[in-house]
Formats: sequence, C-alpha cells, structure tokens
Amino acid sequence: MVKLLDNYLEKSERFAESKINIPKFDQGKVAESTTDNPVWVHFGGGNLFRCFHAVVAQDLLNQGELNSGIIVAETYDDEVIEKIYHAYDNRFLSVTMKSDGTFDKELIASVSESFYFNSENTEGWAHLTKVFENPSLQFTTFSITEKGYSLRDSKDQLTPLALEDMQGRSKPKTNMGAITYLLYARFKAGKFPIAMVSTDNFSENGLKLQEAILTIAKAWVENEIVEQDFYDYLINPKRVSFPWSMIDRITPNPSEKVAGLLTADGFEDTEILHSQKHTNIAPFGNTEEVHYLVIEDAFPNGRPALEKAGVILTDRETVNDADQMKVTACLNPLHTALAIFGSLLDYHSIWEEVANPDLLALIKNLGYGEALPVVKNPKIINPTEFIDQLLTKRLPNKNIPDTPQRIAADSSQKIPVRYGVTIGHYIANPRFSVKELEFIPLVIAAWCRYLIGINDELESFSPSPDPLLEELQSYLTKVKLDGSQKEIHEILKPILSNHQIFPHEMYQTGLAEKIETYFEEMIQGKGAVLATLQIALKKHGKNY
Ligand SMILES: NC(=O)c1ccc[n+]([C@@H]2O[C@H](COP(=O)([O-])OP(=O)(O)OC[C@H]3O[C@@H](n4cnc5c(N)ncnc54)[C@H](O)[C@@H]3O)[C@@H](O)[C@H]2O)c1
Ligand SMILES: O=P(O)(O)OC[C@@H](O)[C@@H](O)[C@H](O)[C@H](O)CO
Repeated sequence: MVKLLDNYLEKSERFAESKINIPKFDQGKVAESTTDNPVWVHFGGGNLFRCFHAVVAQDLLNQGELNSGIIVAETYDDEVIEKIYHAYDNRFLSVTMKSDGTFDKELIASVSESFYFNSENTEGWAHLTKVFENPSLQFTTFSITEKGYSLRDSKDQLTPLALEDMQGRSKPKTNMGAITYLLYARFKAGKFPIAMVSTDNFSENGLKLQEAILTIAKAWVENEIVEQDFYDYLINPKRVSFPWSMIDRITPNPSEKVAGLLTADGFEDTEILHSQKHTNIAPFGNTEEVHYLVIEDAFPNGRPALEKAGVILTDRETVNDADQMKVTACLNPLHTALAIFGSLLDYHSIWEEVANPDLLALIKNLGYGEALPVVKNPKIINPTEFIDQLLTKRLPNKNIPDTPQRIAADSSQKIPVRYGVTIGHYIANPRFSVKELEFIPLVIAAWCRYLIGINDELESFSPSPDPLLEELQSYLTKVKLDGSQKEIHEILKPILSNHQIFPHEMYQTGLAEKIETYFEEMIQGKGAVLATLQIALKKHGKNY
C-alpha cells in the first residue's frame, strides 16, 4: 500500500506499482521558496481547487515554469485545513475518471502552505498579512462559491456583518472585508500590484469581486478609517486587477465508490470527511477529463506561463462570451435542471438521469432550444459543439459519480445567473419574445416545488443546503399536494418577486403566470411533476 505521506521521491517505484504519477519536484524545496517568494494564494481549498488549480500549478512546477507553491487560505471551514490539508502535509491524490472506465492518478504536492484565515485566528491572519505584504505575490484565485462574495441579504440589504465590517478594519467578519484588509496591508507595504482572480461559476465574476471589495473600501474611506489613496490603488488596473474568468470541470464530491477502487489499487488514504459545515472532501479528489479555464490576461505583477498548463489567456470580452456560453446557456442551466428534477424524481446520479429520455429531452430543449439562440459565440469554443460534447460524452460518463443533490446546493444563488441572463436576452432582443420560453419557467416551477421538500412519490427528502432555504420554505409550508391547493399566486408571489433571485420583473414579463400554472400542475398528487414535464415536452418540445 502507498500513502500520501510516503516519500514519493525515494519510493517512486511503489507509486508506479499503484499507477500513481508523482511530482517531478521536491515539495520541501518548493515550500522553502514559497516562504521567501510567494506567488500564488488561493481562497477556498475545496474539491474544484484540488482537482484543477492545484493540478495546473503542479504541471507548471514539473515544467520548471513555477518555483513556488500555492498558499491555500480557507476563510470558511477550519476543519478542512486541519483534517485534510495539515494531516496530509498539504498533499492529495487527483483522480481523473475517463469514460472508458479507467482512472489517471496523480499525487499532487503543489500546495506549500495552508491556513484557516479568519480574524479570530491569529496565526493564519498574521501569516496571510505577511504574504500580502510581499512584493513577489502575483495573484490570488478564489473558489469560495457564489455566496462567499455576498455582502447583501435576500432583500438586497447589506447584512449586519457587512455593515459592521464597513465601520472598522481591524477584525473583518465577512470574506470580502477580510480580503480588503489584506489588500490594505499590501497597499501600506508599498502599493505593490496584484491580480485578484475569481474562478467561481457566475457571469462577470471579476466584476462581482471588485464591486464587493470596493463597497468595503469606499466605506472605510468615508468613515476616515483609511486614506483615499487606498481606494485609488484599488481602482487602478495597473495596481490591482480583477480579471474575469470561465472555469469548467465537473468535479463531484469525493465518492465512496472511487475510494473503494483506490484501496483496491493499493492506495491507503481514502477516508472521506463530511465536515460540520457540510464540506465533503477527502485525501483524494475525483474529476472529469474535459476541462476549460479561460482567464482575462490582466496580471499587473506578472504571472507564471499559465498557458503552458492549458489555461487560455485572452481579453475580457472573449472571457465573458465563453463564460456566458457555459454558465448561462450550455452547461450550468442544464445541470441545475437535472439537479431539481433529479431531486424530485429521486435520482442520485447524473448519468442515470440523462439515460431517462424525458430528462434528456428537457435539457436538450433548454440548451439547444432556449439558450443557444440568444448566446454569443465566444469563438474560442464552439457553443453547439460544447453542448454536443456535454450531452454525448460528459454527462453520460458512468464513471463520474456526480449527483443532483450536489448541484442543487445554493440554487437560490445560481438561478439569477443560470436562467436570469437568458431571460434578460429574450427581453432585450426584439427578435425574440420572452413569451416563447417554456422550459425555463418549467424548471423554475419545479424549483419552487422542490423547495417543499417532498418528492414526486410524495415522500419527504432534505433539500440541499442553501442560504435562503429556510426563508423560501416558510412561504410554502402550507402547500397541499393533493390538487386542492388554491391561491397559488399568493403563495409564489414573494418568491417570484424577489429581485435577488429574479433580477427581471417576472410578473411583467408574463413568466410568473407560466411558472404558477406549471407549479399548480405539479401539485396535483403523486407523479404530477413527471406528468407536467411529459406534457410540456409533448406540447412544446422539439426533437434535437
Ligand atoms: N465542482 C465543480 O464541478 C465546479 C466546476 C466549476 C466551478 N466551480 C465553482 O467552484 C466553487 C466551489 O466548488 P467546489 O467543488 O470546490 O465545492 P466544495 O464544496 O468542494 O468547496 C467549496 C469551497 O468553498 C468554501 N466555502 C463555502 N462556503 C463559503 C463561504 N460562505 N465563504 C467562504 N468560503 C466558502 C468551502 O470552505 C470550500 O473551500 C463552486 O461554487 C463553483 O462556483 C465548481
Ligand atoms: O459548483 P456550483 O455549485 O456552482 O454548481 C454545481 C455544478 O453545476 C457545477 O459545479 C458544475 O459541475 C461545473 O460548473 C462544471 O464546470
């Protein structure tokens, strides 16, 4: 058996026996150089980071294109740092699951340091501050989920914690307050340049990060906590940039099945952690083969040759087009539809869902039928080929243990981007009418039905974690599922008129009425969700 803490340079033949590729560098030496010359900090050391960013860094370290490792800062889940990073000397096994049933396995050692970064944790706080004061630092990446950037609640009001952070700088409580604190340390140390790269799944992610940081910084200037010069530093792209990005690699939570196969292959560290804060993470990460990372090439302090590890560096417009193509049209809206219907129809695997002709027809009609006509071609990736590849190779890959329940997490945060952008195109473009949309309202109706927490067999299930779950469920507590429910409009109105979830006025577009009708059909008793889907497909669906 081999394990992560084995000396991979001395025991390389044992790793080879288990078909595990090992780093071509000495992790200890890289770590020393990271202490002196940090280059790359990553916030949010979850599964995507481990299977994507860390693999890019490893590739560059192997090629000699990078000499220092990634510093991971976790603002949210301290258990992950202690039990998953420190316990394994920041190493992990990346497992790429190919459609022919085989795995590619690589021991990743590109993370040099990891910290719980919170103003109450003095060690991590002091260390990250020092890192940000170092002129060598070139960029930071983020994968902290959509909600990690938020300063506002569901009513678009600044949260009490955000308001508190805007009043004082010494102990920020929000992620954005803490990041602004670090940028202030960098500013004071010498106004050194840096790129702040969000790689979370939402449109204009760089802009959202920038706006959140500027909200805090502006309040600090107004409250005379910091000098105006700091704000000017943040808005000068030659000093601080917020590149936009598109990231794509389906990375499910670590699976027990993969753990079992790794054990059978002679790898020892397979225990999955389900943390108290609901992070599912393990000493290994499982991901797919296909991947795209497109980043706006705006790095004022320079950058490693990321392109040598497959990253596409381009201008903002192209990034935005690629991102809109993926996140708002060709992948994520389809994923969320499978997540919602899958939870209602009691599926626990994505590949099984796409083997169901009704669900496959639903996502084809959403993708090819409703989203593709209004999406701009990003040129670097062909949108039709992208959906074709998704539907024929990626989603049906039985080797990828992805679940509707993972994807359903935080749906309230995703709906504005995954469906709202397409709705916006239909409203804005005179060649289209928003009234043509059938499958987007159908999915939104199914999401409202999903929030009730009772599936299509009328058995209860636990909806995936979502910051608005409790509030949204409070509107639906009395819904009867036996066909006797009246006043659907009164029940759904508070949800459908929430502009944080639906940026467009759903009642003016006529979409809300359609959603209400679909919702009503879905609460007519056992099997009503599937029946509604089948009727909608029969009436409005095309064969793609
Ligand atoms: N997994 C994928 O397939 C995939 C692919 C492309 C993009 N993404 C993006 O990456 C993000 C993370 O995905 P993942 O697979 O790593 O998820 P994960 O559950 O494995 O990890 C989530 C990470 O975000 C942190 N986090 C959660 N809530 C937070 C909060 N409120 N504040 C700060 N940090 C918080 C967690 O501590 C953890 O480090 C997604 O939300 C998405 O935007 C994921
Ligand atoms: O990561 P989330 O939670 O924003 O969304 C869930 C999935 O749709 C997402 O992770 C996809 O797997 C990913 O976007 C593929 O690149």
